[in-house]
Amino acid sequence: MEKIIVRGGKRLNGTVQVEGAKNAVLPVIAASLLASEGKSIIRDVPTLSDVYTISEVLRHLNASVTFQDNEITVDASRELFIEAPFEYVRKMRASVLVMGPLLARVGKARVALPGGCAIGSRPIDLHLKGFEAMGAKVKVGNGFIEAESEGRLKGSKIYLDFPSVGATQNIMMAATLAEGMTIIENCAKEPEIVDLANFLNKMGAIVKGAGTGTIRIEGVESLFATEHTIIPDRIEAGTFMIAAAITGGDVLVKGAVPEHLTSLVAKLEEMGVLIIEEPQGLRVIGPEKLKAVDIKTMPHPGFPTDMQSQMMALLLCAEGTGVITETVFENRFMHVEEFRRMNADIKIEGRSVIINGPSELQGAEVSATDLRAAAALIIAGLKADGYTRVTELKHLDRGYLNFHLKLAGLGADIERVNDEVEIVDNVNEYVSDVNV
Ligand SMILES: CC(=O)N[C@H]1[C@@H](OP(=O)(O)OP(=O)(O)OC[C@H]2O[C@@H](n3ccc(=O)[nH]c3=O)[C@H](O)[C@@H]2O)O[C@H](CO)[C@@H](O)[C@@H]1O
Ligand SMILES: C=C(OP(=O)(O)O)C(=O)O
Repeated sequence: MEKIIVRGGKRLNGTVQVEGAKNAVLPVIAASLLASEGKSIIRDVPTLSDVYTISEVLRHLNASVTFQDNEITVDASRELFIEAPFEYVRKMRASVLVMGPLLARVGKARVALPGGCAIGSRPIDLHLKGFEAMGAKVKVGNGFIEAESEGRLKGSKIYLDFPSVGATQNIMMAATLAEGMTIIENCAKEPEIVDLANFLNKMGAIVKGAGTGTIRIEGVESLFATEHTIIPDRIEAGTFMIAAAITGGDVLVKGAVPEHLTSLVAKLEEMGVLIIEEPQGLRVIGPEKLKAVDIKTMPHPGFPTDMQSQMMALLLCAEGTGVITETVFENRFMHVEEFRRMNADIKIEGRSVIINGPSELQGAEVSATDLRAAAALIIAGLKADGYTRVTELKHLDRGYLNFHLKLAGLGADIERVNDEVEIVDNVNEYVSDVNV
């Protein structure tokens, strides 16, 4: 079994470069299906397992996809197939993002129902309501969602009950080729929405208002391939900022965009972390003592749910009581039990977690319950006494490229091994550690 082993106690120091954003590149790759001519070239693509999965989905839909040196080329000019099977959707929920482009271009899409996951039930009713408002007939049965439109979709006014990122993206993509104007109200405002809108506009779409609560899309007859560079990953940047802070380190996070990180920067500053804007990114200097704060996750520009578990790791090491309230996903606290294994003083009360810090964190065997929990456990391990072993790295690999190598580059005592290698290579260390 693969695991990351980290020994706590090292201060991080140096420079780390963030990759292109996973949550921006997935919808952009899906959107490249909308181009009926040419080859789209997408740059700064992180080589993550999710990117391979979405590329496989596109190939399955008859697009040709090549991936080399952080650059993806998509040729979707052939006739497209319409089905995204369960094997892909199961691996990665963002596979449902091909639905909007398929419906717009082919008038039909068949996508396996995603089902629940470790962070919540995650329905896609808002995506489907949007498609229906544009005239599509939607049927759910036998584990699939089928959507079909007679002729072109019709522009419509759509109000989202919640500013869902995925629903905003899917509806936005569907609307680019619809007849007339679509207005999405109470839409998501995340930077990844703006990146997708920029890509669509370069393809010949007319999308206005991305980044605000109302997006207007004027449908056009067809779209063409284009070139695009993905925005830096604000969640990866934020993760390294917290890693620097927890160790009392001094790290320049290259590629961190301050405007994408305002809520995190505000909370870190409240905790006593020094953050300096530099031309290349954000420099983060951790204090001797961190102060506890309260956090409530919210849609952008609120505090991102994707930073919640990493922030929890930091609060474990802060003085005082901090409360984290999760309002975006109903079940994103699976990592709490794992933190307890590391001696955290932490309890769940409804949708909140109460953290009495600072905990004397101890190294332990822990299991990553989702992508961000994986990073959070490793971050806690940077501060814990002794060795922390984190398993279920498939979650980490969905969203972080070379995470342990980047941390090692900053001075962390960390390695990635599989069981056999660990026993053969580190037999003395391993045995002595087990006996502690
Ligand atoms: C690939 C990607 O970009 N993933 C991000 C995206 O996920 P994703 O797009 O799935 O997240 P959403 O914004 O859609 O979901 C937010 C909330 O809305 C609910 N909901 C959503 C759609 C719907 O039709 N009905 C409904 O009830 C969800 O169950 C959840 O409770 O935004 C989330 C919220 O910032 C992030 O945590 C994910 O990292
Ligand atoms: C929850 C996340 O991703 P996804 O929506 O792909 O599961 C995430 O990036 O933290």
